[in-house]
Formats: sequence, structure tokens, C-alpha cells
Amino acid sequence: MLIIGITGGTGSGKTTVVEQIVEELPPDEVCVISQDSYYHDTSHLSLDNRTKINFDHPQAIDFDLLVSHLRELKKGNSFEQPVYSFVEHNRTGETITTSPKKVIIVEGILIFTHPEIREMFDIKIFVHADSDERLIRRLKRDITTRGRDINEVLARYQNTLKPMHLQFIEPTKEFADIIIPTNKYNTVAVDLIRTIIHQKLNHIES
Ligand SMILES: Nc1ncnc2c1ncn2[C@@H]1O[C@H](COP(=O)(O)OP(=O)(O)O)[C@@H](O)[C@H]1O
Ligand SMILES: O=c1ccn([C@@H]2O[C@H](COP(=O)(O)O)[C@@H](O)[C@H]2O)c(=O)[nH]1
Repeated sequence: MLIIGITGGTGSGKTTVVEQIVEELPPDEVCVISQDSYYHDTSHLSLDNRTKINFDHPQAIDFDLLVSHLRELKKGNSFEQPVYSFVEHNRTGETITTSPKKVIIVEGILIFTHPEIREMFDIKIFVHADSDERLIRRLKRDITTRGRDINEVLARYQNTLKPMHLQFIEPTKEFADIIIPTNKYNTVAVDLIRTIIHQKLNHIES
């Protein structure tokens, strides 16, 4: 089993890179775990109060659950990955059965802030796009797919995303084995990562 951690700021292109890696691997050989699935259950709060949560601080993440699920995978066991709704700012109550595969990809903005999780990764990748690129992408995405308006996204960016990025996410770049520049689509880097994955899998199997 090869466990790959992929981090980077919001809008850097993590999900896109993961999709590009996954599309080339046989579906029965890879599974993806998103840190977003591990936002704390906040069913006890009203929607209004949930919108006030700082989702870019490590305390927003149920790391204990993520660690326990990764341990289960390493032991060869399946687990139930929660499904998260960005519109409701909460888990939906549904889960996806996630089973051990040859390649496990874990992606999310804060996954390298947790020492035990960091230790579990065989390859650590940081996806880097400049902050203006990330803001533009975040604006477009949150308005079209996450039900936000322009003022909400800009206020959140200034008050939360930018300071949290500088305090918690950018410093984890030092833990990365590979940094992918993604101001543009970077097919060369994705090809290199695919090659590394195949080499490591061949090494494990031989
Ligand atoms: N290299 C890129 N160049 C231009 N747009 C990109 C690039 N990578 C991702 N995008 C777009 O930016 C948005 C955010 O990308 P996404 O992969 O969801 O980022 P993340 O998962 O890091 O938040 C998406 O709409 C995606 O299509
Ligand atoms: O309910 C929520 C939970 C999180 N967010 C924002 O999502 C991003 C992380 O996802 P990316 O795909 O890496 O962008 C984070 O910056 C949170 O602010 C949210 O808007 N609502």
C-alpha cells in the first residue's frame, strides 16, 4: 500500500491534481480520502452559527477520526467515510464505504499540520498556486458550486482564509517531498508523479 498526502491552499488545484492522477490508475487500485469529509459534526449548531466557524483552522477538523480511519486502512479494513455538504456546512449523515487499495490518496488544506498523519504518508505533495490565482478560483467555484455570493467569499478570504493560510498551510510546504506549481495546468508534474507511483508500486510488489 502506498499512501500519498496532497496539500496546498484552497483553490491551489489539489482536487484537480488528484483527479488527474486517479484517472490513469485502475479504479480498483486507488481510493481518495478528502479532509473535507472530516470537518467536525456540527449538527448541534444552527446554519447561521455554522457559517461563523473558522473552517481553515486545524481545530475545525476531526483529526482523531481521520487518524483512526487511516489506521484501519493500514490494517486492511474498510471504514465509513462521512459525506460533507459545503452548502449546509455539515456532514450529511451519509457515508461512503472506503476499502483498502494499493494507492491511497489523502487530500486537504491542513493534513500536513498533523504530525501523526504526516508520518503515515509515503509521498508528500504540496500544490502551489499564487494567492491571487487561488482567490480568483475560489470566487468562481464558491459562487457556482457552493452557493456563496461575492461579498461573502471576499470577506471570508480577508478575515480567515488569508491569515489561516499564512499561519498553518504555507509553513507545511517544508514537509513536502514534491512541490507542484499550478498557476497553470501542470501536466509534466502530474506525469512525473504517475511515474513515481508506478515505480514505488513495482518496488513494493517485487
Ligand atoms: N492549474 C489550474 N489552472 C487553472 N484553473 C485550475 C487549475 N487547477 C484547478 N483549477 C480550477 O480552479 C478551481 C479550484 O480547483 P480545485 O482543484 O478544486 O482546488 P482545491 O481542491 O485545491 O481547492 C476549479 O474550478 C478548477 O477547475
Ligand atoms: O463548510 C465549509 C467547510 C469548508 N469550507 C472551505 O473549504 C475550503 C477547503 O476546501 P478546498 O477544496 O481545499 O478549497 C476551506 O478553505 C474552507 O474555508 C467552506 O467554505 N465551508
